[in-house]
Amino acid sequence: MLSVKNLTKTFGGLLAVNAVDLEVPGRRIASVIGPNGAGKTTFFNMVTGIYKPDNGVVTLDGRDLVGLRPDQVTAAGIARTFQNIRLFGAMTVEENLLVGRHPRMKSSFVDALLHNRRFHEDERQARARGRELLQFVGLDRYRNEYATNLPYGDQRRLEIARALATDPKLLLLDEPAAGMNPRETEDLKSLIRRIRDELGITIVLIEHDMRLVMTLSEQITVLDYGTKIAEGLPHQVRNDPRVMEAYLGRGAAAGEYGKEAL
Ligand SMILES: Nc1ncnc2c1ncn2[C@@H]1O[C@H](COP(=O)(O)OP(=O)(O)OP(=O)(O)O)[C@@H](O)[C@H]1O
Repeated sequence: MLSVKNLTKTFGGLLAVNAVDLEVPGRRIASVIGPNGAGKTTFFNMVTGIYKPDNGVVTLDGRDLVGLRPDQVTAAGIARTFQNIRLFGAMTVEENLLVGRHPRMKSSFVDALLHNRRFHEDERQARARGRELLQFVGLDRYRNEYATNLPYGDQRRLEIARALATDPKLLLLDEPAAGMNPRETEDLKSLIRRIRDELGITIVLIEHDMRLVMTLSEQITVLDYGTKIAEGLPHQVRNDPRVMEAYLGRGAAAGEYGKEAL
């Protein structure tokens, strides 16, 4: 489904992502991991049209995505969440979902101004889909609450629901468990599985929580200094000497990513 070849990005003299290949078949849960600064977010930013790659090819179901704007990438079927929560805090939970739905709405600006039948039908459908998604992620009871008033873990779920409102084929999650307590992380894990199992959406996540990565992923790609150093099933990656060195060879990282965690 997602095919990335030779993807490369430099910032000044720094090779942030260096000729990375990645193939993710449909309905798979894949992870991209690596120490801080390894190039993971830059990689996502190129796949989603935020950065233009210096080199390389990105296709989704055979369609070339390089050069498309982020909104065009969304329309092509890729949704994402960000490392830092990017909700509209002063909007309600439902309104945040409607914003997510916007790329799939058919009515034009003029339809909206005129409040004509097409606009009302579009809005009705968007609200109905939003309700379904809020139920799916377990936030329906907060529908009319301001997003900013939700507990942290629920704000993260709302971001995921908003991404799902764009009807993606592929969902990219950038550190979805960051800042979550163990209970919230467990809930997140089952939500991600349900998104794949029940909605049929392919998932690629960037994550530092190794327990989550190792128990959830069916494919793991490891980046270090912008280069892919390993790829495979969790047990293969965990036992790869290059991966251990990338994590454990750096004093400060050893505590956070100790061998037990890997
Ligand atoms: N816009 C930018 N301009 C210059 N350098 C950048 C830019 N974005 C990222 N970098 C650099 O590119 C490298 C890769 O950064 P990136 O954020 O992709 O890493 P990461 O693996 O996502 O790290 P983390 O796990 O800390 O989020 C880093 O050295 C970073 O400083």
